[in-house]
Amino acid sequence: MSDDTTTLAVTPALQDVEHVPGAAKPEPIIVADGIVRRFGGMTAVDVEHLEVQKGVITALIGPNGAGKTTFFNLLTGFDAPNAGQWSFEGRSLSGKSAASVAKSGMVRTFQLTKALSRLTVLQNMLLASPGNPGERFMLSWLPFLWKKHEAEATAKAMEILARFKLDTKAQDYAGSLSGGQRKLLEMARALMTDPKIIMLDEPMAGVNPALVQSLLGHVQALRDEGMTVLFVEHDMHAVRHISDWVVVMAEGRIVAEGPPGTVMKDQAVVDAYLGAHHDTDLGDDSLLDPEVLARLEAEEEKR
Ligand SMILES: Nc1ncnc2c1ncn2[C@@H]1O[C@H](COP(=O)(O)OP(=O)(O)OP(=O)(O)O)[C@@H](O)[C@H]1O
Repeated sequence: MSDDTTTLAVTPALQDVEHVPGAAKPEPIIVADGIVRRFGGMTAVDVEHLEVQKGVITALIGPNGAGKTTFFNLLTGFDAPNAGQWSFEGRSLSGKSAASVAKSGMVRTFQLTKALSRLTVLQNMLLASPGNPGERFMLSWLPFLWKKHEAEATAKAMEILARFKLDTKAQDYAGSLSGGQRKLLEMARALMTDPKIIMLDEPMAGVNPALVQSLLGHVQALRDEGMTVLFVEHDMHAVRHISDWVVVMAEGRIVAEGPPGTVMKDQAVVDAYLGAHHDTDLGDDSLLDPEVLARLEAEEEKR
């Protein structure tokens, strides 16, 4: 992958968007206004305005404690704000439960994967399937309906698992997967609901470098199929290489927005990171150099 294409090219949909916090986008899928979340006297999130463009990969970055996960929790109904409104595809999601947010097509993964380790990989997938008997009580009383549903859901689960090269592990306990494979399973589970937007909370955290490239490829493939991706990530290599747009949070606010090549040189971003993140590498892409990756992959295979 050439550095020029990843750092300088701006995806056409975002070509004319201003590089300022709260910038208007041509086709926003999420629009958030005045979102405030306080914990006691501390304001964790204070987002004046944010638009997330449909069909692109947006990274949400910022130092530890900037409010990224809290903001994800608010947007997806896992937490409630003290103030603010937001909409998804033009429909208000304010006050909606996490389940109804997911039903509307907005699905998220978590920093710590939620895979149930004593269930098999396939069972984990089936649990994420909309309309599983846990969700639809009647199904569990009508065996023929449940059988039909199960067969369809299993076929779908196996197709998604194959995409992530996890199909051969379908009958293994999720607890036996490596950290990286669990992240893939988490993404696979999210796809069981046919989402319109997938929100990934630190998808690369704890992932072996050899699997990072594969994960990045999967995220890009989802975008290329028309899905919108919003992800929180500390791994700046990943952010630079796959994001079409980067939003920077610090102390609950959005302090910068723009394409990765521009935003990571922005003084507000550098300052935000230097405040809390002296050791953050904002630029070295050597990890994703094809030769380095090939070597890492070979080492991984030997293990
Ligand atoms: N349930 C809670 N109760 C009290 N304080 C909280 C709670 N959740 C988050 N916070 C605080 O809100 C602030 C924002 O936290 P949050 O986890 O959203 O940041 P973050 O940007 O996701 O950080 P990281 O990158 O480390 O995951 C932090 O100061 C955190 O301690």
